[in-house]
Amino acid sequence: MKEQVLIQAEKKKESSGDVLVVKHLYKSFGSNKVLNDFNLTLVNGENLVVLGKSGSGKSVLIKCIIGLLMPDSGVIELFGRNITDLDHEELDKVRAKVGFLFQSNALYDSMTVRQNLEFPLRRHWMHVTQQEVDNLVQEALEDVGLAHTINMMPAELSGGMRKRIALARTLILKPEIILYDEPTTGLDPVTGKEIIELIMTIQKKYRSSSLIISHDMTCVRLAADRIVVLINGRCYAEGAYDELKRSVDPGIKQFFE
Ligand SMILES: Nc1ncnc2c1ncn2[C@@H]1O[C@H](COP(=O)(O)OP(=O)(O)OP(=O)(O)O)[C@@H](O)[C@H]1O
Repeated sequence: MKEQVLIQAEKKKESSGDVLVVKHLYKSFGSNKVLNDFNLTLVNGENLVVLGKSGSGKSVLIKCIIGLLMPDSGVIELFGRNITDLDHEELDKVRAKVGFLFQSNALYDSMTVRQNLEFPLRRHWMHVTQQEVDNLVQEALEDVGLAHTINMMPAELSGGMRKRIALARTLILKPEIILYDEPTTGLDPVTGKEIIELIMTIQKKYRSSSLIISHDMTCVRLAADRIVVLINGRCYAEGAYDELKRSVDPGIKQFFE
């Protein structure tokens, strides 16, 4: 009974509260203090952008969240659970609810689009049938408007198409949080805008939460419900696009000029 109440409380937390909380995060490389008491909260259903100049530590932050880098200290809570307290199995379960879109897309060049999309399904959902795999691949490709590319190789696709396929591969596991590493980098402005619009459409369909790291101000303006400005390893300021745009603080103004 007590367990059931706890499970219900956990579910309520997941559906209404903070899905990701980063507290007092520190990460240095030698004398280079990249994250220096960084804090952030991602609320369920929101699109949060971390805005920072090149080299400010945005990728380091995202790598700490997905476990590719170990922070020196601090807390990272996903769905109310401190990830450093979890054993392997529990961590895998929590991580399965978090999707990551790599800046480089990280598609397998020797695999077709279908095989690229099947890969995470086979790895994480071992009991899924071939029919279910086919349906999920089809749905994910339709979500990104590229169902006709199913048998193509990544090299046959444009940069924007590869980004869409990478997004489809992220979506296929129905993540509750999606982390985007510079989703418009390397794309022309029109294609970049299309990718942002697609991200917004998908977020509405799946009611997921997004953490987007970027320094592309068009991306920030279109995507952000809220912005966290990362300067000197800390959350220097936070607010909506229009609020921050009005700021007279030189540290913030530099992004909007
Ligand atoms: N594995 C590493 N070893 C040593 N230093 C690192 C490592 N990863 C990142 N850094 C350093 O951390 C700092 C922040 O790098 P990071 O890649 O997070 O910047 P960024 O804000 O994502 O930049 P960009 O927008 O150019 O991608 C840089 O000074 C970088 O040299």
